[in-house]
Amino acid sequence: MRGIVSMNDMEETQACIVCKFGGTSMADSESTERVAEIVKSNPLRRIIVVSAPGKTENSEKVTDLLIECHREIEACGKCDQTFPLVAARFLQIATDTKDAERELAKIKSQMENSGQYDFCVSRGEYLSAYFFAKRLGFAFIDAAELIRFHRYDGYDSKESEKLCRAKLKNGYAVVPGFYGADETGAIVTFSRGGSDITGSIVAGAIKADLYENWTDVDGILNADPRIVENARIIPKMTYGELRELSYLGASVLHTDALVPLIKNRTPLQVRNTFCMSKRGTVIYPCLKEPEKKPVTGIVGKKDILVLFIHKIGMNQQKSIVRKVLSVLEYYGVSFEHMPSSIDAVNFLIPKSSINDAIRSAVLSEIKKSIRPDEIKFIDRLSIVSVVGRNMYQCVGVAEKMFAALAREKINIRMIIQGCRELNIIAGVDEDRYEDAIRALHRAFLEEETPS
Ligand SMILES: Nc1ncnc2c1ncn2[C@@H]1O[C@H](COP(=O)(O)OP(=O)(O)O)[C@@H](O)[C@H]1O
Ligand SMILES: N[C@@H](CC(=O)OP(=O)(O)O)C(=O)O
Repeated sequence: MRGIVSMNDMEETQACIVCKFGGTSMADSESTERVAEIVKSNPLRRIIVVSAPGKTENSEKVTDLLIECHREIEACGKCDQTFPLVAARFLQIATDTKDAERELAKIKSQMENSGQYDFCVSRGEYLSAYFFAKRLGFAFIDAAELIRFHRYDGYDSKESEKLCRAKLKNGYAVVPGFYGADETGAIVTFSRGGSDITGSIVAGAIKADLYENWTDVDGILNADPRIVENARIIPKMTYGELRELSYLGASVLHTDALVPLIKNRTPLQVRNTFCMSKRGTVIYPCLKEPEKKPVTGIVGKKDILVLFIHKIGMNQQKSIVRKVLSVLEYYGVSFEHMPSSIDAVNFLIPKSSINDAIRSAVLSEIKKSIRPDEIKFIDRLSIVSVVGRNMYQCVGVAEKMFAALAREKINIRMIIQGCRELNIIAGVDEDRYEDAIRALHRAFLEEETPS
């Protein structure tokens, strides 16, 4: 029986749980021991995906150290300065020092011989899984044998799922997150935070009954705790909601990790490695419930750049938007939202994805291409959003949102409603961003009873 979340039910049905433990959980020998206890406390936890050790008080994330190693190798062919810092992290974690020294020396020389960026930065996950498999007495299965990329086409879901099913159907295994290999055997990594993606690919492929994503917070909070003091854990939500929340800043889980889970209808539970008694947040493909709260969480993003284009009669000239999009595509600029009116269109672009040179190239190419009446970049905008699966059937959400912002004298510079009616987004001045998040949290979520 699939799709159940009660632990007791799952034990009776002999279901399989795929667990992913992030860098915060794998950071040192003490937390790794805690992770081992979690795994062993439930025999259904069969497939364990791990990240490289994360940041500690005295050290950077191992992945960042490995990036530095690669820089050193490029400069002088060796990584004698930085690799000892990596080795020290793993020597503290590994249970068999002699074996660890051998393995670390081997990896260092492979890194120096290969010099390939993805190979070097992925070795944190490789070593983390290798040592953790030994600690648990589970098999170590290299992600290069499971996750397939194509040199030019990127990730290959069909082939990866086939490999995962063939190699992980039975037994107990630890798998490194974050990377796979292409058809030539060369290592390819996902983007940063990508171990979440490995975990969800594996869970989806083997039709796991549950994907547990273990981290250092009690679950997904209904607002950023750095802005809202009394942000609370959301006990359950749908994938649609999580996608909106994580895309706009609740960055507990990599956004790309959701696709394989949605496709395979695998439930996900976000839990705290350091507080096992908490049930965290459970995310379901869909939820049927009597209670219809319109808003689940408040999120937002700073540093949004708006490309504003105005041209009288734009709505009647069919090729205008296509021409603008081809300029953006040519310069590799991706946008997140595109609100439009009869004579104007805005493209909301994350500031980090565009530099000054590209900004001016984009402006001059669009001017040449469509001869707008006005075109400019607007800086210092941020977006805030209310997200909720039930808002499409509740009256008054927009009114409450705008009233809450008006009460704080926050000027709304733009309004966007997502097509699936899962969210309403308002553009506000960057210096009012935190005030806006707090105002919306107060209006929609503060009367909630604690979970
Ligand atoms: N809405 C939110 N709810 C919970 N955590 C959040 C939220 N937004 C951001 N975070 C941050 O996400 C972090 C967990 O993700 P990450 O650092 O990738 O962990 P890991 O190393 O376990 O993969 C938390 O420590 C927390 O600071
Ligand atoms: N270690 C990689 C991949 C990863 O997923 O890490 P974490 O689970 O600690 O976010 C990174 O730092 O990006």
